[in-house]
Amino acid sequence: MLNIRCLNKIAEAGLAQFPQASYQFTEQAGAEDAILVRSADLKEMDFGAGLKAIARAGAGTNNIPTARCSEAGIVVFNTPGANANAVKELVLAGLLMSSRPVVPAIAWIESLGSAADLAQRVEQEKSRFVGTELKGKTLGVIGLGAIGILVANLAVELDMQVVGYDPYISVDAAWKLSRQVRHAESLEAVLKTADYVTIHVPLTPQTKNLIAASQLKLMKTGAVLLNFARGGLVQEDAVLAALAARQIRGYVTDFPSPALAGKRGVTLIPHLGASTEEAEENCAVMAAQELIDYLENGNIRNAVNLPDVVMERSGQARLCCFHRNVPNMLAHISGMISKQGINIENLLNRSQGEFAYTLVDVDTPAVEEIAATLRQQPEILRVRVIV
Ligand SMILES: NC(=O)C1=CN([C@@H]2O[C@H](COP(=O)(O)OP(=O)(O)OC[C@H]3O[C@@H](n4cnc5c(N)ncnc54)[C@H](O)[C@@H]3O)[C@@H](O)[C@H]2O)C=CC1
Ligand SMILES: O=C(O)C(=O)COP(=O)(O)O
Repeated sequence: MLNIRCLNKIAEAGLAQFPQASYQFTEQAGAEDAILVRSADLKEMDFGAGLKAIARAGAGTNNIPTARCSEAGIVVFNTPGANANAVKELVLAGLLMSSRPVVPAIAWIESLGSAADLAQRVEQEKSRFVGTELKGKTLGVIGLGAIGILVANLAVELDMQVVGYDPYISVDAAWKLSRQVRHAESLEAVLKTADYVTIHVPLTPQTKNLIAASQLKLMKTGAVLLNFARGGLVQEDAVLAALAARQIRGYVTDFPSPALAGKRGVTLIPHLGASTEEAEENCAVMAAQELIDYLENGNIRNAVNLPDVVMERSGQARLCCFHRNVPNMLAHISGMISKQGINIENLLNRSQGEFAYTLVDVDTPAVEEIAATLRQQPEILRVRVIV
């Protein structure tokens, strides 16, 4: 039996992927083979020696200590794109809420209750809630990954001018982007031209406080900043100062904090970007399938600390080695196997940065001794045998 521990509520469709004959769910810390998680913070968590993988049912992995996981030979997965449409639709709501004051207008109507002169007051006072149109305004999109692309393309459909910035855009992503999205050479260029700026980059040490006082100063007077990516990307004190000085008109964010609560111009949403039935199901199913293929076949799809390594099963046993990306590892692993007179049926090795992963299919199930010897090697972080 393999033990799966869920650290957040995971959609039923995802849990149903695990065959009951070979998997069980546990709440016991330290007993898990794999963890399924959404936004729970694992950074300070101790992991049991049996933990082989963590799957984040979602995009952002800043709640997971990925570097520490790699050192312990734990593969960290996420589910790229699986909730992107849900976030795109909430960004649209954010754009509409910041161009048309529907939220205060609804609050005003509710405050009137069922007053007899309701219809009359509506017509008398609605001019307090006049807005502007999105059509013709410029949207700046920072980060053109799964979400940024959908947002940029949608804004084109809304007849907005769209300017996008992503120095690391993938070829795949570039193909999906509407040709009407203008390409900005720098963050500064986006900030200077946009009426609305929306951020869709991961939170990393490099992107922390991406938008701080000096960036806010470049924004057009009266512009709106939308942050559906992570709170730490925007320096809150600076944004509050820019709002107070009327440099910017609004800050719409999916990441509330005590400092932002109740401040003029701030619209707080309780981290609902991925909270649709469809996105929760997509993420849960994808995360579960990634874990199952890793646990049962050693295959890796959508890990953040290793590249994709997928090989059809052959032979009688598979050795799965998570190791450092240093010279001679492949020769060491294959040498150890051939020294035992064992034939290698198939072998696949890929690396990403400091780490690498090697799958070896052999023609005998008797490989535990080899695995034990490989585990002695300090550059090898985990060896699994799958028969
Ligand atoms: N509010 C919510 O519920 C959700 C929030 N998110 C957040 O949104 C982020 C983005 O999600 P996806 O689009 O799915 O990820 P993604 O990985 O598909 O796209 C991220 C893009 O940001 C780009 N990028 C990285 N550093 C950059 C920089 N300094 N300047 C400009 N571009 C940069 C990358 O090249 C990549 O194209 C996630 O990391 C997560 O933090 C994601 C899903 C739901
Ligand atoms: O996928 C992401 O990065 C998100 O922020 C979604 O978070 P959640 O799964 O709703 O807790």
